Amino acid sequence: MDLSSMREEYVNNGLRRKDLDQNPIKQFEQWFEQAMSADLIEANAMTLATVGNDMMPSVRTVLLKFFDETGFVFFSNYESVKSKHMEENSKVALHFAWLGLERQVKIEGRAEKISSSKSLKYFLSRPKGSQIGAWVSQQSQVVSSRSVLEAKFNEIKNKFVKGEIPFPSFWGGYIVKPEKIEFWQGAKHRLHDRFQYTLQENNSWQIDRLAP
Ligand SMILES: Cc1cc2nc3c(=O)[nH]c(=O)nc-3n(C[C@H](O)[C@H](O)[C@H](O)COP(=O)(O)O)c2cc1C
Repeated sequence: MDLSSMREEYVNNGLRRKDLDQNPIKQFEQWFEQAMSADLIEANAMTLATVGNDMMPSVRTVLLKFFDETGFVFFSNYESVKSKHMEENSKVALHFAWLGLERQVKIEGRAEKISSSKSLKYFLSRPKGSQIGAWVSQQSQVVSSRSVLEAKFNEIKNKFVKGEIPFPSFWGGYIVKPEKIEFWQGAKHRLHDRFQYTLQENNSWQIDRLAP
């Protein structure tokens, strides 16, 4: 299939240095709120890139559940491929493609597990079906059929028909502590605007405009 004629002209007004917040988390918050107001589908969906000892990059979508000055939090199975990678190499990248707004945000940093008490708090806030789902799925392992998963789901559901689903020790959150955050805004003639925030040793952020 030849896709060479597929192209979008970016029509938004671009991004100027004077409009940026000095704090990238505040800048992210502004853009995140705009992504939600624009009704983008799953604005909190982000691509997580990891590289394990085999040096082969791997990407997948995860959902951002919290963010603040300390970092960006998502939840997963601690025995999955991504988790193995992050144990071997804590350096990761996150990527948001908010294409309806002609924007992307790229974050590089280090991932670490959050405390089990914080993970538990979030686990308890999830619908029961999702709590059971965490138990059922040995994420990233080969499974012989869907019916195996469904049988296990029903087994756990029946076991805990009364009372709470226990918190699985192999499930929880990661926080990505950012070291670089780039905001990309599409502009005319492919002269897009890119601003990269880089964390300095004194914890301030240096802001550089990058060529598109
Ligand atoms: C929209 C969307 C949201 C997802 N959210 C999560 C998530 O928050 N946590 C998670 O572990 N997997 C999530 N997944 C599944 C992952 O993309 C991936 O398939 C799974 O985590 C296994 O990845 P791994 O084998 O690289 O560890 C999501 C997938 C999609 C498409």
